[in-house]
Amino acid sequence: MQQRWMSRTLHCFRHGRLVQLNRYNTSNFSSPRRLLNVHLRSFHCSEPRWQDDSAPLRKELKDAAKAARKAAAAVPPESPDILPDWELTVGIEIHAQLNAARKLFSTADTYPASEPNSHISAFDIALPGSLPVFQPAVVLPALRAAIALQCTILTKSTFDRKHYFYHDQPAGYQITQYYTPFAVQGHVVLTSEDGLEDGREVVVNIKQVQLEQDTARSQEEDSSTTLIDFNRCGQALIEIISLPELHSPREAAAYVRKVQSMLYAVDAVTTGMEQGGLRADVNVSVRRRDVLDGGFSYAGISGLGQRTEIKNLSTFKGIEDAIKAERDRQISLIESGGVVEGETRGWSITKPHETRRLRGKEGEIDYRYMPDADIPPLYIGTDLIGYVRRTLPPLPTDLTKMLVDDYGLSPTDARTLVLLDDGERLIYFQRVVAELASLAAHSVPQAELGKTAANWVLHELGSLFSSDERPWSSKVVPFDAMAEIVHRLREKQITGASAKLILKLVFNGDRRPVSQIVRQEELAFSEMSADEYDTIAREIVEKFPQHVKDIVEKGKTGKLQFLMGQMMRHPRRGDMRAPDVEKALRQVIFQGKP
Ligand SMILES: Nc1ncnc2c1ncn2[C@@H]1O[C@H](COP(=O)(O)OP(=O)(O)OP(=O)(O)O)[C@@H](O)[C@H]1O
Ligand SMILES: [Mg+2]
Ligand SMILES: [Mg+2]
Repeated sequence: MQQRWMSRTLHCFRHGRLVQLNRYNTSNFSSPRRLLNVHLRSFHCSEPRWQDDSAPLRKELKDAAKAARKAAAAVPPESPDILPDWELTVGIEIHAQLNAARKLFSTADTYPASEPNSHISAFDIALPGSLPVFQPAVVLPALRAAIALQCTILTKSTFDRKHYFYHDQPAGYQITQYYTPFAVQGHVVLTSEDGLEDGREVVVNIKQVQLEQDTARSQEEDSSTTLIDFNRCGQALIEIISLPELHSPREAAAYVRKVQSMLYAVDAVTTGMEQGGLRADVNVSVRRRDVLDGGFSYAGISGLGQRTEIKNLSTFKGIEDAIKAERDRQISLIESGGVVEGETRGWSITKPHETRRLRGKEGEIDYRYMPDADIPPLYIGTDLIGYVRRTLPPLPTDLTKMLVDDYGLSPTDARTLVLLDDGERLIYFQRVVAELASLAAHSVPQAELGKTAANWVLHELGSLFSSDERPWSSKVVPFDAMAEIVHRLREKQITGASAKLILKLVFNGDRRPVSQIVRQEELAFSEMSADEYDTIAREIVEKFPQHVKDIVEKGKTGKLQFLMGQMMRHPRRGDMRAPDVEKALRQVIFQGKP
């Protein structure tokens, strides 16, 4: 038989040294364990190069996003969400990394490690003789997820081997639940909370939720080399399989976003799409609206068109764009007399308007599913199910309602607060409100404090983080400092402008207590008289005669903003209110005339 050599060499890191797995002959793959016969050879490499790569990679991602935005801007108008003549159908498989300290079948640590290949046990890399040891710690987050998704929990589930040969899967098979998953028949309801028009509801049924192993992380080094980090290999995932019931790209993305926020809320996961903890495969088919049967069916839903699957999407926008691109590709193919082929396709942020073929039906692998003889069934007691159900943390929908009803927030602000920063912003907000209540001399309705605090936490502080492109951290402006700023503003001890100034100082690392900042920067508010405003306004007007001329003679009223800015730099800025500054300047400039 002619020998076929894999074109790539495999490398992995050990203790800061680059270790190369020799080229191997793919004909050896008939026995998965033969993969382990490869010879390990080490190279000198003073620094783990994976770590070195992190900075350029970030830059590359930024550049890629920039290029994608540019490309997107150059394309003709967006394809609409719903098409009049064609029905789109989407079914989604979501893979989420569970919040568990150990892997699914080994005691290896799952804590994110900066050093590749530092968190692996013999079983994770399929060393001969190693056996799976089920880690019960994965059950709790998995149950919380499935119960939040309204699933029926099966008290007995089993594990199967799904065979395929790829360098991210050292055993040659993935352990997953195929024949009997631990949870079935759930659902998620999308509403206006998820961006649907008011009154519209979409129910997305979930066929099953199954436990399975994650694969290793690989990174292309060059055309012949792939780097592999096995830290992720064997970590516990759940796969959430939806029925093919979504018909809009926007709603498909909203569904994944909602599932992610639910998983976060019940502590089933620690990272979402942003950090690679959640990935989605989207299955797409189309059918002419006047054709009732597209010839395909899935889990009792018939009449569907031929599906293609786009693997590994990791942003919500990516999901929406990839579905649209694939739908439009299938439609033009059918309209030009072609036939959609069952394929696995890929999508990239750099080309958001097209999907590309990875492999066709003929290239589809026969997974040769079989029960894993080394793993006994998983039995989950009804007492445990009941306990998890009773102690489940509130879901985003419940939190939004609480923020609207108890804290006086608008539904939009409430939703934003719930979704931001894995719930950290919400906890911070609640601390600010509690501190504000304790600072108040008399009892103030929580809704009143909540509204003001939300404005400062979401908008004022939020915009400082976003203009600095810094990720959220509750430590940058300690919650008690934030509460004191808002409290002094509410008590009219400082002006809005001073409050913003203090916030900015603290945000930029000023660690003086707020009271000290107020004192030392002379920001304590003592109401200025009209005469005092007038005197300072005259000083400013005299200093900038050209600006005044432009305003009076050329009607350039924009220059008034400049003069206001100048006036508010005066040492008595802490005593000025912006509307009074404008009034005083206008009076001096126009001498009482409008
Ligand atoms: N005709 C179709 N159009 C759109 N989606 C479909 C269609 N048929 C099936 N699907 C969706 O495809 C997904 C199939 O997932 P499932 O895990 O059962 O199989 P798979 O994709 O073959 O397996 P794997 O996990 O190996 O990718 C489901 O989310 C289902 O709703
Ligand atoms: Mg699947
Ligand atoms: Mg699939």
